[in-house]
Amino acid sequence: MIRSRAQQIARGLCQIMGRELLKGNNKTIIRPPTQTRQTPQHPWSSSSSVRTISMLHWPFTQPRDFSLPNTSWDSDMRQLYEHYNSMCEVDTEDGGKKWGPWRRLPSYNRSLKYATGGVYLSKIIHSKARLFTRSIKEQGAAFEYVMFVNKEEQKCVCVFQAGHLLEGPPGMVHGGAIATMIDTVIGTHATYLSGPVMTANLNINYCSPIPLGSTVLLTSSLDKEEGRKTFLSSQVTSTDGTKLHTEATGLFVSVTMGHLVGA
Ligand SMILES: CCCCCCCCCCCCCCCC(=O)SCCNC(=O)CCNC(=O)[C@H](O)C(C)(C)COP(=O)(O)OP(=O)(O)OC[C@H]1O[C@@H](n2cnc3c(N)ncnc32)[C@H](O)[C@@H]1OP(=O)(O)O
Repeated sequence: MIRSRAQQIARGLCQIMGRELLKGNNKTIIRPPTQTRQTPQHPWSSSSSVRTISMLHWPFTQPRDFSLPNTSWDSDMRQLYEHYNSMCEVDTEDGGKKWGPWRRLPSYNRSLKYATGGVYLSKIIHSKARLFTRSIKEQGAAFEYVMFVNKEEQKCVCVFQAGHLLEGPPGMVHGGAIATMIDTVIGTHATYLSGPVMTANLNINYCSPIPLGSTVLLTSSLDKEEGRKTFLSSQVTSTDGTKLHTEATGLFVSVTMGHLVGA
């Protein structure tokens, strides 16, 4: 069967975000007892029939989920990861597990295998393309982060540890790196809520510097949806929430797959 590029892209996007995540499907899924939280999983791997589909069409050989703990994570990062991860599954009365209110979003270093960028992207660039925030191989050197979404509350949180390669002013995080993380978090949240989107507008107020190497909390909340437009706001705070570092608002416009990849 010949599939259009847009169909191929749609398939890939589902694999990145997870079909259940894209549809916002809140069905309860019981995980097999052997599955541990820290084992890298495809977004669909909680369901065996879906796992088969996912593995058949997974576009990369061995995708690494970058949003799982590694040795570079400091204690704040680990504690917050555990806090939100523990709310991703809850005990059932019969001793099993089911989904809780939060979902951890997996994160890979490529967005879509089929995103060729239309006529502009050569095969060489295509083969080397990597998601900006996941492009530095050294663990802990740049963007260490994990995102969780809560469908009911229409919220997304990101635990972010800023590595030494993100320096702006001496000892502090570069404003562009902070903007990148905000765009990533609210962009991912907008995608979760509305499907494929692009950032149309991003407004940022830098309130207090973020010390290099520290861990901070980014939150994203839905403000409103108007037709193709999704408005969100974000705050970057210290992990205990007492210090406001940055606040931002963003507008994301829904686009077709063809617009996203220049097809
Ligand atoms: C993302 C999917 C990834 C999937 C994989 C997931 C895994 C990985 C996750 C990584 C997550 C990273 C997330 C990063 C996300 C980027 O950083 S995207 C890159 C940066 N953004 C861009 O390059 C966008 C460039 N701009 C454009 O392509 C086009 O201008 C847009 C934004 C698509 C809009 O164009 P359009 O579709 O022709 O729509 P248009 O009719 O102009 O506007 C629609 C409406 O929006 C309004 N609007 C448009 N622009 C503006 C503006 N700047 N200000 C105010 N209003 C505006 C219009 O007035 C109009 O309003 P109404 O008249 O309907 O009331």
